[in-house]
Amino acid sequence: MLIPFSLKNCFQLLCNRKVPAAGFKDTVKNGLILQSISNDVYQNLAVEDWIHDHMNLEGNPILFLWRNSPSVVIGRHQNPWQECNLNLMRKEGVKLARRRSGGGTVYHDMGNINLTFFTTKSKYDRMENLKLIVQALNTVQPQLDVQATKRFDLLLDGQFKISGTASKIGRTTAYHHCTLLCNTDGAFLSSLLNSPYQGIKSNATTSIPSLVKNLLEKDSTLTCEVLMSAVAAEYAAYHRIDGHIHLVDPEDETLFPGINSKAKDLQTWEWVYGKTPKFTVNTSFNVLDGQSCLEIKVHIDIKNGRIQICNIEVPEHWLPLEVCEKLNSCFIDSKFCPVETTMLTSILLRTCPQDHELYKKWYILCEKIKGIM
Ligand SMILES: Nc1ncnc2c1ncn2[C@@H]1O[C@H](COP(=O)(O)OC(=O)CCCC[C@@H]2CCSS2)[C@@H](O)[C@H]1O
Repeated sequence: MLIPFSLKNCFQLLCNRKVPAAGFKDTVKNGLILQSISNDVYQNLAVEDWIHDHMNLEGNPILFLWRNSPSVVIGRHQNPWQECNLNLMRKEGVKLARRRSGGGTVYHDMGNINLTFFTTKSKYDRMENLKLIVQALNTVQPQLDVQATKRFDLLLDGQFKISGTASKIGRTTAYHHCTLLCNTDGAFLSSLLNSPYQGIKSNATTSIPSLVKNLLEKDSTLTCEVLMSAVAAEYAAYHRIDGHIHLVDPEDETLFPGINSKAKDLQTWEWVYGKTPKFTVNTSFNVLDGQSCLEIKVHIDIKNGRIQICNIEVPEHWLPLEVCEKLNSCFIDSKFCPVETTMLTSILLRTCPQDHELYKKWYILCEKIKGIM
């Protein structure tokens, strides 16, 4: 259901401004600049969903500014195992989010600004939005050499990516969202976006890696706050609207009815991992057998994030065939996820006779399998 912008609309109240009569529409401009007070990636993506689903943007474009605590954000049709180092993320407490828009994987932290340009479908224009950002950057620092590319990246000095773009086009409304690297941890970004997982085959969208740079490295006055104000001022001037930045709380159900359930949906395993296009893993690893090394081959088919076929091939002299088959079949329909694997294998171990040697081998095997998840 679209909530008419002109009626009992929370944003209009926030704006503290009367809605112009229909005849004024072309001369008196509407539009809003919002900034999230939350740094939670799921809550902020839920604001995007909410505005996209509920607001009538005809004559009322919205710019939404937001920043997140450390998070990796994958595109709608991507495979997180192919795109990032999930083990490192778990260890470092970096969130993984799947957004509704397509495209590649990016890293967010408090040194990265996200900008979402909401319009009607007919007013959707990514190049116009990027030009607006470039204009804002040149206003605060005229010496900056920033250019938009054909794939809607922003490049600094012709080679360093400072912004990546993605978008979602709905039936009537659309949004273009992009990043802006101000002061992000570049070394952490590179290690997180470097997948250690081998032998994955899928049709998922793959990211296009670039050399990245922070604007703050170029000019130490270009803080996130300065950049957000500059873009907001440029946006206000361009749309001839009030340049006030309205702070919004993505948990506020009076402002965004139903938003908390949207944020919850975005956090579910079924959305984040389960929406991964089907893929296969063909890999192998070595285990020690006395003084020698044994190669263990693994073939796994995964659909909706769940294991459909699992073939762990272990030399029979190391692990009896029936034990191996038990292991293979226990994984069927389970999540391709280390937590689930730990749970399943510990249940299975309890069904085994007390055999210390077997336990040890089984444990090694399970640890190795978890390593590919
Ligand atoms: N934060 C950030 N900004 C710019 N470039 C980045 C960033 N993080 C990583 N990268 C680089 O971009 C490539 C991926 O480029 P690729 O072109 O494949 O993907 C994108 O750009 C997607 C942008 C999505 C923007 C959304 C806006 C709000 S929610 S996320 C990656 O391998 C890095 O080299």
